[in-house]
Amino acid sequence: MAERHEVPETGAAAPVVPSLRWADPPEGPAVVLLDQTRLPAEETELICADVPQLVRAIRTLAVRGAPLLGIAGAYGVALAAARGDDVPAAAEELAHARPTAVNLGYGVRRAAGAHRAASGAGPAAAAAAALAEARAVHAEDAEASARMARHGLALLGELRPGGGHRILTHCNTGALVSGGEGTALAVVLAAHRQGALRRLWVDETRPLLQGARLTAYEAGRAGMPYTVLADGAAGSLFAAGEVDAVLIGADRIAADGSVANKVGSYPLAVLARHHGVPFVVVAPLSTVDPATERGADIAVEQRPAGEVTEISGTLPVAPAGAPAYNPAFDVTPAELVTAIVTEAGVVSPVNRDGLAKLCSTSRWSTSRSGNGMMAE
Ligand SMILES: CSC[C@@H](O)[C@@H](O)C(=O)COP(=O)(O)O
Repeated sequence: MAERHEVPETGAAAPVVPSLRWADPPEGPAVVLLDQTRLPAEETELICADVPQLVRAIRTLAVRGAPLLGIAGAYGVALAAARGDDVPAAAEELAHARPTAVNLGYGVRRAAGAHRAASGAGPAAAAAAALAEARAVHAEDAEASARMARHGLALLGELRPGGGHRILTHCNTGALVSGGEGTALAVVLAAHRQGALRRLWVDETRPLLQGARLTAYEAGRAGMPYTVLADGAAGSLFAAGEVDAVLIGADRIAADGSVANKVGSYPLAVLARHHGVPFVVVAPLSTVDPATERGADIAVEQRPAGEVTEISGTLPVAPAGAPAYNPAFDVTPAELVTAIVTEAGVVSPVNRDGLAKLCSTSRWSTSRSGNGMMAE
């Protein structure tokens, strides 16, 4: 079941259809997603009425991006509870739908924990508790997003006091992946609103084109001056002195400050270091995973070859049957990251204590555990 909306030209940053919403009966219970595989051509709602449908949506990237995966995971648990399904089994299935973004397990664990804690009061009360927790995860992400935008804007001001920022970004980190305005793109949007953004360089982000399809869509709707480039063109852009800062999001930040993000982020960090350009990661504390000690320990999702050998699953760009290497993410070592912007402040990733301290002082720190998957 899907409802289709033409994409209007409104100049607003966020899509008309929210990236995710909860539907009560009679429409639901359901988790209703903006199907990101159909953007930018159309805003289509994808109605997930059970957990297997939601897991499929997560695996096919109809819903994607670390913070939104956490929110989706939490509502998925609420959905299982509202349907009277086996909640621990559903939670396991959701938490393992994709391996790299730690937020997914974080959101699942929060809602499952609330459900478990209220189970003595009966199934209806436990289901209500899971839904309330999912709503809290959603609202906290919106708040974190606003805080990251403020901290990130202040950092940009320090890096280049006169404004006029030319920022390169990779993948998609805006309202499409968040309860609020996103992570890195929320900072860019704040700079744009202040008149301080000279240009947003948008890496197309092969193979699934989250930059060209989604970031360009959000940037255009917000009226930002933006330009899409092929990922391989970034080097000549740095060489021409056209980049003042790189801003990206993250899927998991290990205790040693290494950052897993969309494949292609690490080469940008190397380029940025070579050209003396700040490389800044913007991510909520729910993306920091103190239980993963080193970057090398981060599980990097490997995706089907067809995503590389075909465009949009239809247009072949390699000989039939060509083998392909298709990791969804890469890991940037801490020493290449200038700063990590979180909702609690800005920290240098090589400062392990600083990162750990930010996590422990977070109001979320007590509900964190393990590698973000099911804990208890
Ligand atoms: C705020 S989103 C940060 C990351 O989740 C984002 O950059 C990214 O890599 C998303 O990957 P995706 O495979 O599209 O889910």
